[in-house]
Amino acid sequence: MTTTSGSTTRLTGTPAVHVSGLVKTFPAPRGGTPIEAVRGVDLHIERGEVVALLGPNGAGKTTLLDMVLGFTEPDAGTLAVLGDAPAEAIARGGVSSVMQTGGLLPLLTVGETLDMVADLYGRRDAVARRAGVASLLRRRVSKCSGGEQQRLRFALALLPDPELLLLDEPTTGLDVSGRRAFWDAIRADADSGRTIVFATHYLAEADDIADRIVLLSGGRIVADGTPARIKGTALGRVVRVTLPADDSTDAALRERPDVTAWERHGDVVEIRTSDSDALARHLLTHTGARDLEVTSTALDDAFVALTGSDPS
Ligand SMILES: Nc1ncnc2c1ncn2[C@@H]1O[C@H](COP(=O)(O)OP(=O)(O)OP(=O)(O)O)[C@@H](O)[C@H]1O
Repeated sequence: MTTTSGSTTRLTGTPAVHVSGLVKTFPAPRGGTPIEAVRGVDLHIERGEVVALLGPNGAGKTTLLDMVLGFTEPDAGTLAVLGDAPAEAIARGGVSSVMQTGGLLPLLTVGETLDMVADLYGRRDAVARRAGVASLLRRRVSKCSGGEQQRLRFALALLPDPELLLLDEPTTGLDVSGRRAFWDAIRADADSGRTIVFATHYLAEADDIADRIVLLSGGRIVADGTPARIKGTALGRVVRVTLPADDSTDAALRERPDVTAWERHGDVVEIRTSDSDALARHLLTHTGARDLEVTSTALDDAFVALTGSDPS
């Protein structure tokens, strides 16, 4: 679905999204405990960032996006989108969204669907190319695959040339090739400088597409950083070196405060550390270590460590 109106005005200097102390609680079904969907979220997204809101089911991703889009009113906290209240940013054509389902008329062709909205903006062909639907213009929407329909929703969202594009789990239900084609189009668009914020519970998508991952769990942000940093924050990195056994060197390494786990296999040592830079420097300058390798923990492991949920 696209939320548009008017022509796009670019305001520079203000962040794409600025959220402080945001809270949203839903009344309990049948009088039970109220559901605290979003519990005091602070989030600052600069223009041009590609941000994944990653989290397990019920983490609060959709509720947060709905508040940014003005669909849901927060109970507490402040929220500015492109420097304005959400409704004003949307009314200026500054914000568009791509939802999982709905918003398409099955009997129209892809071209007719775009024409309905494109008359307002006159950008149909450029947008169709950018979203990867230029070769589908004569195909009926009902004959398009799930992935093609999602790229059409993306094309509709691009028509007003929004500064900020929000996507709520846009590839749910798509097969691997549909997902890949969709994200190729999004990534190419992001490279043109648009701010993109998407919710997902697919770790691989967050890792591949986003410059920054905001990890949500139980309505709170539990980690925020580059994919590499999230992996490092959660479980540290693993430093592997060739280092012939020596009791006093081994003991000194084990006692370092940044070392959280240690395994020796012959001359090769694997050390898990919260500060791989410092440990690597020490190994190379104060011991006879060689063939040093630093590896990140898999994002799956970080996800489990930080949210307590298995990635789906
Ligand atoms: N309109 C509503 N009324 C009552 N509870 C709601 C409503 N919308 C969301 N919730 C609850 O708020 C919590 C957060 O839901 P939300 O949909 O924001 O999570 P999510 O991270 O997007 O999850 P998912 O990945 O399953 O879509 C959940 O416990 C959900 O059941």
